[in-house]
Amino acid sequence: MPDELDVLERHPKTSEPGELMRPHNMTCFGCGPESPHGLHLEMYAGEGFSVDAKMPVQQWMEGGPGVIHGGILSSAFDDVMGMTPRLIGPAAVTAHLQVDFLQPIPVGKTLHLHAEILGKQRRKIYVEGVAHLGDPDRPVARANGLFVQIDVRAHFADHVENSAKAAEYLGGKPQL
Ligand SMILES: CCCCCCCCCCCC(=O)SCCNC(=O)CCNC(=O)[C@H](O)C(C)(C)COP(=O)(O)OP(=O)(O)OC[C@H]1O[C@@H](n2cnc3c(N)ncnc32)[C@H](O)[C@@H]1OP(=O)(O)O
Repeated sequence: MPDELDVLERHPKTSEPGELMRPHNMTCFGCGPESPHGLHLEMYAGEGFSVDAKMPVQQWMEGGPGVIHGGILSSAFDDVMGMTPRLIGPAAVTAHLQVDFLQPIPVGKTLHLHAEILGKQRRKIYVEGVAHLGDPDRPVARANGLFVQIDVRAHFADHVENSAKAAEYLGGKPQL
């Protein structure tokens, strides 16, 4: 992370601590309630510049016998960490994501995910993630990511027609 950072301020219209946050997109793999095969993460704004979510580790998420697949864990981090930019302003997309897998994560447990903005420089937002199984002092995974703020309309302009929600987006509702 660079030394010279911008001052962080919560966006006046962002969710209050404890409040459920709006999904990225209704069919987002991570948080979209209408995603047919998604994680269906419900994210809550935390104190400061943080976001929390809980994810029951289900059978279909299995990688090695009885434990979570690393890609599912990475997706969960990506999505929860990718929600933190909403606390300070425009949406951001993942430019870089690094995950440390510290312990096997068993099917049947509930994974607690916490993401927090460490700093921002221009459009770059540096975010860390940590996951545990109920005891915050015993993390089972950690992540670090760089998220870059975008102009949502311009960024998705060439792709929005492929969205499951294309008709709504192209009809101007919801606003991209
Ligand atoms: C309806 C609501 C929807 C809401 C939409 C939100 C959905 C979020 C979903 C969860 C998160 C995801 O999965 S997002 C999906 C996965 N991610 C993506 O598809 C992103 C694909 N990549 C890109 O589109 C692009 O590379 C961008 C936007 C990340 C950056 O391109 P750009 O806009 O041209 O900007 P660029 O000048 O290159 O970079 C800006 C600054 O970031 C730095 N930078 C860029 N990439 C990197 C990198 N990998 N590692 C280090 N640094 C980097 C640059 O050096 C520069 O620093 P400096 O010069 O300022 O120092």
